[in-house]
Amino acid sequence: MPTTTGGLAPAVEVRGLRKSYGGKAVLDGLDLEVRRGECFALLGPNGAGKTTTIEVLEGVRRRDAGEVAVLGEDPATAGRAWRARIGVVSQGEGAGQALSVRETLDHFARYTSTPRPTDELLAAVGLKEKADTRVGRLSGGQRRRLAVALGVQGRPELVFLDEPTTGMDPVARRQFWQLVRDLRAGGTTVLLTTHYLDEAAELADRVGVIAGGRLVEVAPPAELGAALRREATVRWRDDGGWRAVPTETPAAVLRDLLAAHPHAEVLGLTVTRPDLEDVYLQLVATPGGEPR
Ligand SMILES: Nc1ncnc2c1ncn2[C@@H]1O[C@H](COP(=O)(O)OP(=O)(O)OP(=O)(O)O)[C@@H](O)[C@H]1O
Repeated sequence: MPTTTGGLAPAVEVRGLRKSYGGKAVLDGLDLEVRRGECFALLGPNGAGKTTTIEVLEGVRRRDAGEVAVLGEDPATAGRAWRARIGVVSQGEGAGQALSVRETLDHFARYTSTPRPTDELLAAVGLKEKADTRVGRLSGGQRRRLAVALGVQGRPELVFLDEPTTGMDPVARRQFWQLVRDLRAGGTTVLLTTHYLDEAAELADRVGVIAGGRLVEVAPPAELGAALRREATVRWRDDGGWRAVPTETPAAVLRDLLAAHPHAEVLGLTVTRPDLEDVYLQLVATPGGEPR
């Protein structure tokens, strides 16, 4: 596949990816590019095909059609050397139940040429106090933390994080965010899926929204849905009711409004613009108003 930039090829290049289950198309010509060193967040409703996409990129799911290059190789045919360059944190639980957290990390370290030290990993994911606890006794959120530790143990160039913070408490989520920032600062490319828009806004350089089997928009979080964000709404109380005026020129609306009330306070006056969640909901909505 041709590289699009003069320097390093993108970490991930996908063109026209198709995948159906039982004759039903889940991915219907998806294009995606993840640049080296960026954190890219994939958003989309339940069943949109985020996990399917990630699994194709990891080389654990076959695609029906399309061109895919991950770190310059086709994951469907890439070998062990390629696999050692990627890190995977999937939605499943993975690790066995009988070993302790430390034993689990030490065990998997043997399969890695230059593993991050176990104590460093335990600290990074906030599991120091649980180091000697059996995996079977961990809470759901603690298991997610262990999965994250295992995913980054081999110092991958590219890490896939499929809904990494599902089930984590707010403190653990923030710890995890710091871990992702540290990975990125160290040059690791991160591709994550999430249903938390604050997480995408916090971590991602760019966000992509999957809906209807394709990527419907890609942009930095603050610019997602730029056209949708242009329209502001001016609201105020009037004769006991609420008035709401959608407008692309709120200052002009305010000037007229204040001119009409030169001496009185305008009650309940606000000017709002759609936030990331409003924009996301519009991007994934079908004409009928249901998520597609
Ligand atoms: N092995 C499979 N066999 C049949 N259908 C499948 C299989 N795996 C996934 N699907 C279907 O494909 C669609 C996309 O699933 P996928 O897990 O990729 O979505 P997702 O965007 O990750 O969803 P979520 O946000 O709920 O995790 C869903 O409708 C799912 O039921």
